[in-house]
Amino acid sequence: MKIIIDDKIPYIQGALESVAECIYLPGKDTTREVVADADALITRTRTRCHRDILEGSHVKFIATATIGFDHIDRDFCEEAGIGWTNAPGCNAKSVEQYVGAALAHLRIHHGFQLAGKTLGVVGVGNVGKLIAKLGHALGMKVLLNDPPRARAEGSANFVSLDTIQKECDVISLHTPLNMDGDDKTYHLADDSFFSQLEKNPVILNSCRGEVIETQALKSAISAGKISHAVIDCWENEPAIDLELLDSVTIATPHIAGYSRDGKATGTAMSVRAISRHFGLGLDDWECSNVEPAKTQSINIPDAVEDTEVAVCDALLQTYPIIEDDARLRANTTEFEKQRGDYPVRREFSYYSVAGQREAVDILAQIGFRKS
Ligand SMILES: NC(=O)c1ccc[n+]([C@@H]2O[C@H](COP(=O)([O-])OP(=O)(O)OC[C@H]3O[C@@H](n4cnc5c(N)ncnc54)[C@H](O)[C@@H]3O)[C@@H](O)[C@H]2O)c1
Ligand SMILES: O=C(O)[C@H](O)[C@H](O)COP(=O)(O)O
Repeated sequence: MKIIIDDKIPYIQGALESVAECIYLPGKDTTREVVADADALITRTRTRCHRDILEGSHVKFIATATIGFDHIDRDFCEEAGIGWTNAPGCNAKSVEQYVGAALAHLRIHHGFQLAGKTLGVVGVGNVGKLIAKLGHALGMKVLLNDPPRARAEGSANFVSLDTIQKECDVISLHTPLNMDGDDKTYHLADDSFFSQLEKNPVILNSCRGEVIETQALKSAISAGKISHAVIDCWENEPAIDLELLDSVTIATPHIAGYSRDGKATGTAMSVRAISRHFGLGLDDWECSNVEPAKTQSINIPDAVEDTEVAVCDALLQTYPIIEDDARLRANTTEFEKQRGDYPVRREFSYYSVAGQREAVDILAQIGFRKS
């Protein structure tokens, strides 16, 4: 059998060679000609798995080593009998670290107090649940908006988008990109959304760029409707809107999920899925070549005056988010290159904390180790 594999998926080389011919290619080069005689694809978001490349091919299964699957035309796959899977939750902790670092940056460099503020989480799945936990740990009041879950589970734990717009000081978006239907999220944040914000909130988008209408966000920023925007996901990546980039507080090149741990999990989930689908005997495959990482120790002095600042300092020690922002602003044409060459980032569980008890307890709630 033949498998086409995106060459930017780390740790996968050697995994499937004993059972298949493996061809490694840049996502954008996965063309109709290339996939014609392939049996399976292992992709990232940069391969549009649509009719134009898949129709008439041998492809029977697609595994994307990502959480998002909006690059896969699911209707066409069903019509053509092509199975597919994503890697649910693989990099959710990485996104939690991203949002934590963004909030910590706003606290330390822009004086944006966190405890007591209201955080709205829109989309409460694998990522959104962790963001809610993070908000609680930081002493925020947390409101959840997730209409599909509210319908399935009852509305008691959820609020309307209207309530989010009225009551939140921070709104973090974690929905899939749904182009249509009852739960459409395409341009969920449009002029009407921004016009109804009452508390000049911080807006974070680390889900999909198209969930926010770019022009509407730019207008909302210039009208002072929002206090800070933190944007990881953009419309029309990699050709992002440079006016928007200039007006946001933190700008990053779609790397919220790019921890080494998240990448390794996505890779392993994809290999196992291909194995299960074709019966290849690799159902328990693990990445064996992830860079070894020693637990890093963070010490918080007992005499620390402001616990919130100490917690935020610790969050930024695990991930100095502004370095990603600076790199993108310095070279906006390298959006994809910066993603491809992304530096090693490890999640909270690689950090142990000791010292001032309250800060240590807060950090332990979000996955730091207590030492
Ligand atoms: N920036 C990154 O690097 C990065 C990394 C990981 C995930 N993501 C993206 O983040 C998003 C969330 O990922 P996840 O793993 O939590 O997905 P998930 O499927 O686990 O959760 C999504 C949640 O959104 C809810 N939802 C659907 N439509 C909604 C609507 N109209 N309004 C409110 N909620 C709605 C769903 O019911 C679900 O609970 C996805 O778009 C994913 O592609 C981005
Ligand atoms: O959906 C996801 O998992 C994330 O958006 C992920 O970071 C996308 O990464 P890519 O496939 O573009 O490398």
